Amino acid sequence: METFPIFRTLRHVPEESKDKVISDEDVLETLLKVFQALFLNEFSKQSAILTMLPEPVKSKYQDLLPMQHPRDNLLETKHEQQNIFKPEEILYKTLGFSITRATSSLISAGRGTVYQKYEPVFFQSIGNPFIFRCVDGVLIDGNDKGISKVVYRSCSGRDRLGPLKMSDSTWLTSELHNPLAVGQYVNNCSNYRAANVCYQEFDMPTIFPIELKQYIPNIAYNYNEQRPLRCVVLVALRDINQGEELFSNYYTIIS
Ligand SMILES: C[S@@+](CC[C@H](N)C(=O)[O-])C[C@H]1O[C@@H](n2cnc3c(N)ncnc32)[C@H](O)[C@@H]1O
Repeated sequence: METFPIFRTLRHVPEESKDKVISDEDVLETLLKVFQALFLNEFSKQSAILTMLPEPVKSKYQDLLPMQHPRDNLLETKHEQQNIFKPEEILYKTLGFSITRATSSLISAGRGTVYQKYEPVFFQSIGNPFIFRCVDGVLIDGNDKGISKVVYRSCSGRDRLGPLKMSDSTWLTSELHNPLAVGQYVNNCSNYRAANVCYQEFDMPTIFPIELKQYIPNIAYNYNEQRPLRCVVLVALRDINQGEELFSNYYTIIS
């Protein structure tokens, strides 16, 4: 078993504005592609919810899937007979890669409860190595256990719009609906295992499609939070081969 190196490896970024490997537009486009594919994959489950949404949202999917009009029972049955893929298969079909949490060769897109820097996080933070500190002081608690899990579940239940979820809480279980929600399990690089991914902060735009919010694995701690929801994605720094373990750099200095 390897241990943390004596000297911490540091990632140095010259300026905050340059701390992005890919553009926010590319992050958004990628997330939309995956979330939409996940949504369509379970469309028969989603259609009941869709009927309650405003007409522009409904018509978007009637155009895409004319065979699956919610009022057409026969065709709905036909859809149910179609193969439904596993979320990780959808990821592979959409982006050409898949990712799984597995036992590390050492041991273990950012997800969790988002705290603004003035919000109380003391008890949740005790002995919690999953807290990610953003450049502006916003904290993201990606711990799937204990008080962190209770807080996330509670905020997630609070923000539902009737049957429509505004966030994904399946990352707290073994049945992930969003296969990208594994970022917090990535281990720190060392002098022997270089980082192959890096963290990139991303603010979810408020105009994000309402029916796809159910795949966002983050939630604001404060119900009245007006700011866009902060997320963190991991971006590959080079081509990553099949079976390779991911390593990020926990310590980034921006000056
Ligand atoms: C954010 S968690 C990472 C996820 C963790 N591996 C897991 O699956 O629970 C951070 C913890 O992972 C472990 N860790 C991360 N990088 C490590 C490394 N290079 N060597 C040993 N342990 C590491 C440490 O216990 C650290 O407190």
